[in-house]
Amino acid sequence: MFAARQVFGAAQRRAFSASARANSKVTVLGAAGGIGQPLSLLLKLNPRVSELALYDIRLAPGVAADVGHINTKSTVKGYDPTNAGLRDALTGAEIVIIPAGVPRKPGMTRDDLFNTNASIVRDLAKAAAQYSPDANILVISNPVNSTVPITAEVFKSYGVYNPKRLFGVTTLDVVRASRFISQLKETDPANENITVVGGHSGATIVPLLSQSGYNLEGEKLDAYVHRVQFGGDEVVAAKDGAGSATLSMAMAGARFAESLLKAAQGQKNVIEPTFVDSPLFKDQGCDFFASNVELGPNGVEKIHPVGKITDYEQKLLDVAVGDLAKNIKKGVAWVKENPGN
Ligand SMILES: NC(=O)C1=CN([C@@H]2O[C@H](COP(=O)(O)OP(=O)(O)OC[C@H]3O[C@@H](n4cnc5c(N)ncnc54)[C@H](O)[C@@H]3O)[C@@H](O)[C@H]2O)C=CC1
Ligand SMILES: O=C([O-])CC(=O)C(=O)O
Repeated sequence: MFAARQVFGAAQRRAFSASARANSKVTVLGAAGGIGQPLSLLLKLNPRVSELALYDIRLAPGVAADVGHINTKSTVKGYDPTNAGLRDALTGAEIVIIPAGVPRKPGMTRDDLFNTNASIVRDLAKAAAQYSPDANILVISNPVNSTVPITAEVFKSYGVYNPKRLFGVTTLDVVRASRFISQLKETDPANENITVVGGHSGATIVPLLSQSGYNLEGEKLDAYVHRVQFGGDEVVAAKDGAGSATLSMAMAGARFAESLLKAAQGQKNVIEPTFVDSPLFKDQGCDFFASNVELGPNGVEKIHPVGKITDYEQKLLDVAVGDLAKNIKKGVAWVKENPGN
């Protein structure tokens, strides 16, 4: 369990002995991809997971055979589209994580992925609405600002939409915000917890540094905010055409899944930032918004407000809300015009 010790803290490991009894099937759709593989690995190391269902249009049985040799208790099975594989992968899932879709290349925005990924997410959401309507659905596929509303519309069309169980995974923004401030302040990033609100692309990502008591100013503050907003671009540029963040995203996805499982298994005060159906900016056209959310056995327990912010942060937020409203509207309009078969 060396690796599990690296990934999970002592308190979490103690909780595992009690939680390992729980039956938690986690399904990954897109499990053979750059995110899917390390995410599946991390989920295999998590004793809260009792069953891991790995689905992809290619290579998932191979990934499952490989991950399945790791000596933790959970069972692992790979599924492909033959023989109702998607149905079987989803049936009985408590958590469905969706990293299926294409990643960016240099010069692209996340919105440039819309044309390809919207239909992939729509079709997987249709399957989830039919075979795992009560599961927590975690959308990683970009553009998250639009793929989450698409998923919501699909669930509504099947009459099974539960706003408390649909999550856009924005954890990576908070992971980056913590890491980047720790590099500036020479602190331990594990102790940093920077609130990030809004959405998951460029100017819709709004770090609220002031809430952590930090007081960067001028160019330093601008540079920090820009790095958090465009951290994904750093990785896209460095990978030089071979994709976007996969390993840090796998860590962030595994952290979010772990938080949901902890909350489902009775732990209190589990708070994660996530992009959910939210009342906070509905009056400005944002039916979805990322802020800190308390998780519980029913998914979303309590959506935290944005809280006290500086004038500088308010300006960032105003821009974010405007962009986000457009991204959300685009997803909803597209899926209404393209309901699929
Ligand atoms: N929310 C976030 O913070 C982040 C989101 N992403 C997004 O995650 C997505 C995946 O990225 P990578 O893993 O790097 O891409 P990848 O191309 O390495 O993997 C994607 C996987 O999805 C599979 N796939 C495609 N269509 C499918 C379908 N209909 N059903 C099941 N599987 C299908 C592919 O076969 C492939 O294995 C991208 O859209 C990327 O932009 C990436 C990083 C962070
Ligand atoms: O930048 C991308 O395209 C992938 C992503 O969402 C991120 O790394 O935050």
